[in-house]
Amino acid sequence: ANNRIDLLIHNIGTLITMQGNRETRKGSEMSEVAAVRRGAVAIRDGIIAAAGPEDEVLAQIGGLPVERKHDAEGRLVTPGLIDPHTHLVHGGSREHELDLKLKGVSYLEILAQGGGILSTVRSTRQATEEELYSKAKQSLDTMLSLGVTTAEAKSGYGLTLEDELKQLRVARRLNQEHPVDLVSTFMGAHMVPEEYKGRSGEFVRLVIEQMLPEVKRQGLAEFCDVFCEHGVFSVEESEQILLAAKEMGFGLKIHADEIEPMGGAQLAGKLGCISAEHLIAASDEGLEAMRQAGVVAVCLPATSFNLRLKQHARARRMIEMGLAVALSTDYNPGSSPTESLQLVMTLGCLNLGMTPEEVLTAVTINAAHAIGKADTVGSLEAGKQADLVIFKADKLAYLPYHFGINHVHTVLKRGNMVVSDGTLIR
Ligand SMILES: O=C(O)CC1=NCN=C1
Ligand SMILES: [Zn+2]
Repeated sequence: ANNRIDLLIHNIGTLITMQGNRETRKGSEMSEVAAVRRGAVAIRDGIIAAAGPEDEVLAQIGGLPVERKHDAEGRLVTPGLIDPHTHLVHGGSREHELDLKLKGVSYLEILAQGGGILSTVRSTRQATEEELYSKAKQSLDTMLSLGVTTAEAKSGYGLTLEDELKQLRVARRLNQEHPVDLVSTFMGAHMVPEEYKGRSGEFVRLVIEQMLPEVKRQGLAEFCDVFCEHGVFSVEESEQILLAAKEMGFGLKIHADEIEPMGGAQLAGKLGCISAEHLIAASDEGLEAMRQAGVVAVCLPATSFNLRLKQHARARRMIEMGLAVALSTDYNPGSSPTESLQLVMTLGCLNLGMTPEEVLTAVTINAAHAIGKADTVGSLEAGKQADLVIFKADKLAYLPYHFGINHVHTVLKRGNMVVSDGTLIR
């Protein structure tokens, strides 16, 4: 009913609303975070009724009765953080690869030896749906305690129809049962499995003719993603798969130019992908093709940090060119075993050269656009979900500056307090 306010968050020292254009924040727009001193947020039925300067919010809600008030004690409040690229559902872990890495064995060499993704495929195939669920739930709890209220989760460790469906069912169940909203991406084209070694054409046909139609029929994923990389799927194979997915109504994503400049970024522009991921080796013409098509550039600085790469994604160049940049953990057991989007914010500043404002834009409104959810989350404004974080800080710059700890004080998800004073409320 419109005749009351359920919750009023007041005495917010700095309220970052991220209000403004409904489109992605491109280029210099990424610095416009619409910060407000002494702010307030009025919430009704899990939806924001008003957000902005406290006196304006109070004027907007007028004499409506306020059920509960929460004093933010002068702290910093931002939209709930959004992690637009994770391989959340998987079995096993790959700490044994740390020794190889320290001996100088590269990511692609480990993969070529049947390790890497393929070892996670073995663990995921062996794991029961229940085991996958409880492992992924733990990670989702960690993400929520770190301020993440919406995330994307890819399949891609099953590589058989049944095991891919198993992963996607786990993500769907988590989306239903866990406070964090999850968006699913089918990524059957993550790697050619051992049983199809040397027969990638046949595996591509399996993905197109068997997996995609069944995932669509069961409504188990909104997006389709492909690992376009040297020794994985070629640009031609990636195009074949993504075109088929597009015809079936999937949104498109592509792991592009992570290690070798394959032209994945150009393909992302050509196909009109909603986002392209990694982009460390992407060329200027690839980035320009993306810019023209409005493809969100998702940079993964924890991955290039963990792979000890000399190059990181050229986020400064992307912003200068006028692209919309998002950031993500790329959480997965091999190339980026971390759930910490706050650490990614620090690496966005220190390794990608982004400012704190650009980084916050990249993990809120631009991340929301990268998963097609910018109409419901990613900023604090009337009509959007009341997903917000109260941080133990009073300035935005403090978050990426002071790294390696969790700055979260309180998290609201759809107006419900799910983290209070740094503790997850079960
Ligand atoms: O290594 C993994 O398990 C995940 C990954 N896919 C593409 N790059 C990294
Ligand atoms: Zn990835």
